[in-house]
Amino acid sequence: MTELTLSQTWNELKAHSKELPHMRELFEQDKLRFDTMSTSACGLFLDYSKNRANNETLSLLFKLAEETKLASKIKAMFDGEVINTTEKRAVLHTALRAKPGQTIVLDGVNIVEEVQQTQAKMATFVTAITSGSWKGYTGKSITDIVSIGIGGSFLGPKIVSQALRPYWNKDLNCHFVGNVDGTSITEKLKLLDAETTLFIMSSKSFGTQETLTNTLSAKDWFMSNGASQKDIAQHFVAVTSNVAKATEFGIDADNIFPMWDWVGGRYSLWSAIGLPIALMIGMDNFRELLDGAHEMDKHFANTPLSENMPVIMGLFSLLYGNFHNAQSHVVLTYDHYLRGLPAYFQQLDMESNGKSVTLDGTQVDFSTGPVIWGGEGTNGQHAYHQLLHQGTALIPADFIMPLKSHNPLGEHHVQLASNCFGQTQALMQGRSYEEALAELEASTLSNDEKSSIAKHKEMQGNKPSNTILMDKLTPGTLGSLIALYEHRTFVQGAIWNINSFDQWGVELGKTLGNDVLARLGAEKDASELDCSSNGLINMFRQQSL
Ligand SMILES: O=P(O)(O)OC[C@H]1O[C@H](O)[C@H](O)[C@@H](O)[C@@H]1O
Repeated sequence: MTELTLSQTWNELKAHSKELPHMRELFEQDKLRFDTMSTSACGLFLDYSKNRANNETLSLLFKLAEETKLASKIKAMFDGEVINTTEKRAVLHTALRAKPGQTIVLDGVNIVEEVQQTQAKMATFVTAITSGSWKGYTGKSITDIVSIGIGGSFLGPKIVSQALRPYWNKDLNCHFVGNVDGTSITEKLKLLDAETTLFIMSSKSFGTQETLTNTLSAKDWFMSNGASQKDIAQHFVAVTSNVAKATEFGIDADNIFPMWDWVGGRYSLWSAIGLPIALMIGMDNFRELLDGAHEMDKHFANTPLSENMPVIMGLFSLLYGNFHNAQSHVVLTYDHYLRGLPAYFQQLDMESNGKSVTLDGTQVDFSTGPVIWGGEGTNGQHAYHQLLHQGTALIPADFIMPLKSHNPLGEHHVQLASNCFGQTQALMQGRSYEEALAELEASTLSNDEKSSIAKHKEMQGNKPSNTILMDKLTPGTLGSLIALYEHRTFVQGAIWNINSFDQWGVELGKTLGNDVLARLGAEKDASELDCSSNGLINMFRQQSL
């Protein structure tokens, strides 16, 4: 058994979780629950009162956090200790949003200065593109940005750009290509004019198959539109920590924006990987995004655990996974601009905490990261919410909503809010059999039918949710929100004592994919593989079923 599951606090939490009354009762017992179980930080308000918790639950959770040395682990991350032990790397995405003048020293170098230099290079580039002074090969200004990248080099820029659409430069459009499926880039290129298109190749490693292949196809398309080799410098830039490889690939040295190995891919939108965002919303707004995240960093680093928003959220997620058998967690954004956020948090959390051994290699004897999924409200209410209300799985939910809309249109926003709050209420209180029966009282059904239907209309309730509100969706509040989830993910990984910053499972997929590629091309025989893999490879080679 691990030290964690042997600990007294862990076992107290286990016993305590079984004894807690229904949330309805908790609300009846404590009329001030909303006041005491809510908090604000960095432009965000968190209502965590609709959780399966009372004071004792909270104190046990905070005790667990203390005993597992969460505070010193947080400090170790901010201080640049090598907490990604399997890759021997520091984890310093927080340095990307540090303020000019701050000092964070890594291997004798103040990395904040390097970050600031790169931001200055980004600012110059953004001005050149948006002012129209940067010209394409026929002398026209750039109108379209195509960002090519995958994983962390794709989702962050795409989802943040999508979320901040009200701040877009009206003269620019952006497009994102991730998948190696040729359809993805082909369909994008159909819309574009080579003379006015800029490609940003984003790859930390500069070795990811999808990104290299898509960039080569983009280059072929560009050349087939009448451009020549020397024109590439005006239309292709790269963001990478592997500058040598990018130069070798043919990207002009001046067009390479650096990043560093102490930035994990899924934490990289704050680096030059965020260049598409900066182009679309302008550098001032991009800095506001960084500032929002920086505020959350300060909150996370300096606030006592019991008032610390990412700590509270991380502990609740752990509570449900480890003591209530919840295997998934749903993120529901009540804002159309935030519709992509669940996918972003999915990558962030599942790639970070989808692990089975502790830092010293011991097999865990508890659940680690849950499946993260979700979508935008109200759409989900007419689909998968049914399972949230009446299914057999316990699925804790986060509801996220700005109080003000960027598009105040008639009654739309008040209806949106009523749905959001109504859902959290329904999940919490449910509907008892007696209530369902009473609702059927006036109907013409027989008593037998009434009692039978009431069973179907009964809802247990006691389904937990957090509600996160912000005044308005701005670059600053979005920065805080994303950093909140980054740190929430960290909190869980730290308590479980796992490495939240490597991704060996993904690496295996890449290695085997390359091996299969060689066999699909018949360079290598496939007969030594398992019969299923061999059979599938042969079918693909023969191009027939
Ligand atoms: O930026 P790149 O080096 O091309 O990597 C792109 C992606 O590759 C892998 O899939 C990793 O698991 C991701 O974390 C990373 O973001």
